[in-house]
Amino acid sequence: FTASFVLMSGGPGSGKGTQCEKIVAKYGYTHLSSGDLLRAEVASGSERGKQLQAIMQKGELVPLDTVLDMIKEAMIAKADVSKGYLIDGYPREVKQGEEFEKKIGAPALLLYVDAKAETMVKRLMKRGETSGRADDNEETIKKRLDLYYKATEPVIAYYEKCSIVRKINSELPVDEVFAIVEKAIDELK
Ligand SMILES: Nc1ncnc2c1ncn2[C@H]1C[C@H](O)[C@@H](COP(=O)(O)OP(=O)(O)O)O1
Ligand SMILES: [Mg+2]
Repeated sequence: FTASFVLMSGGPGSGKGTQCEKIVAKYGYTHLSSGDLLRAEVASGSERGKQLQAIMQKGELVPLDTVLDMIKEAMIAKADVSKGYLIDGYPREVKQGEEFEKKIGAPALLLYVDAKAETMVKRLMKRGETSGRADDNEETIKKRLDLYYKATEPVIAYYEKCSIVRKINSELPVDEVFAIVEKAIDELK
């Protein structure tokens, strides 16, 4: 791959998807949301999709190779038009980060979309009213948050060692959050 990779990291409901949409609109990056790829597989009704659904409904993490293969397939499909890749919701644990480096490459930037647990729960409960997502309910939200603090926060520490982490205060209104995001991406050029 010749275009650079930007990782979007942050808790469920922190605002990753919202910021990704704005990045795509301004910078023409290809947005790869591991969650969206997985949900598309579930919607296809395939055997693999059925297994994935059971795991996701419980708020657990899907096996590492499955997600990475899906991301890589999607990246290859866009390789000739992409100005950059925005990888949203992956890696979810340090081991996934190591696999990513091995199979795909080293990311140029990690945007750490940071909001308080309280804020994330509030946003997810609200999103649940209309999202139709099986995991936007109170019980699953709690599990996803626990898993986030336990498994995903160490990923950020792991990338801090190579100084590519930019922490973004996502308590602010969407456009103010995006202004910080823009600065970080513009510095890549
Ligand atoms: N900065 C912000 N201020 C207020 N609401 C926000 C926000 N960023 C996102 N939201 C809303 C939009 C969604 O309904 C919900 C979750 O956002 P999202 O982008 O879907 O999060 P994620 O993809 O990280 O799970 O919160
Ligand atoms: Mg999302």
